[in-house]
Amino acid sequence: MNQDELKKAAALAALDYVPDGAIIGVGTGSTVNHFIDGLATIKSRIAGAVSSSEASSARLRAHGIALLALTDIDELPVYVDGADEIDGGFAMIKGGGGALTREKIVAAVARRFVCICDASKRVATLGRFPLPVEVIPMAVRHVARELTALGGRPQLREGFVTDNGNLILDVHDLVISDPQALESTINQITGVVTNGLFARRGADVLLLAAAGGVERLERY
Ligand SMILES: O=C(CO)[C@H](O)[C@H](O)COP(=O)(O)O
Repeated sequence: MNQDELKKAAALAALDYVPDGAIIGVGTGSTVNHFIDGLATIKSRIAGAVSSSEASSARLRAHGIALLALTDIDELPVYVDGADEIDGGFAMIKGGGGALTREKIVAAVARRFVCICDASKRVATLGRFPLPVEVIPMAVRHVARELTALGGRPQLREGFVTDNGNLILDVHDLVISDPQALESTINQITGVVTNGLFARRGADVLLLAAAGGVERLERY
């Protein structure tokens, strides 16, 4: 199986975690696109979806899946999303697609975070994938200096604007020995909207696809 086939296998396994009649939180990315396509096959038994990006909203809409606003909802039973890296404690780096802020907001409202990945995303220590940080445009040089002081090498994602009208700094070479602490530290830099460490609210279930099948792992 190639990587895209593995992503699809993980994504379709997540359909087992969709309760009847529920509103589902939906992430962003190529793995989630397979999940949305799968969700379309069972759309008659869900109430709709809350989306984390304009791209996922467009795909949900194209399938005729009802879109609901998070402002109208107090709780979601499940949020399904991919990751760029996930460690043994189910902390993740996300935001390769630049949707990290809305992803973190929708995930915060969900009782259960189901992470769908191909096996290449599993790592012992986070940080080989550059950490995305969403930044208010006027603060970009200030935030870049602060990230450099933390030991990182920030690079502006050229030609990219987030759904919120902000910029992304991709930060290379960070040593992420304590993901929760670093998540908080970076979020405290003035001008940062949020960063792609999902450690304080990590995944609850990991569906990890490899050649031998999809492994279903639950956080202790
Ligand atoms: O965080 C994300 C988007 O902001 C994605 O979940 C992450 O980048 C993984 O993407 P893909 O499923 O395409 O490998």
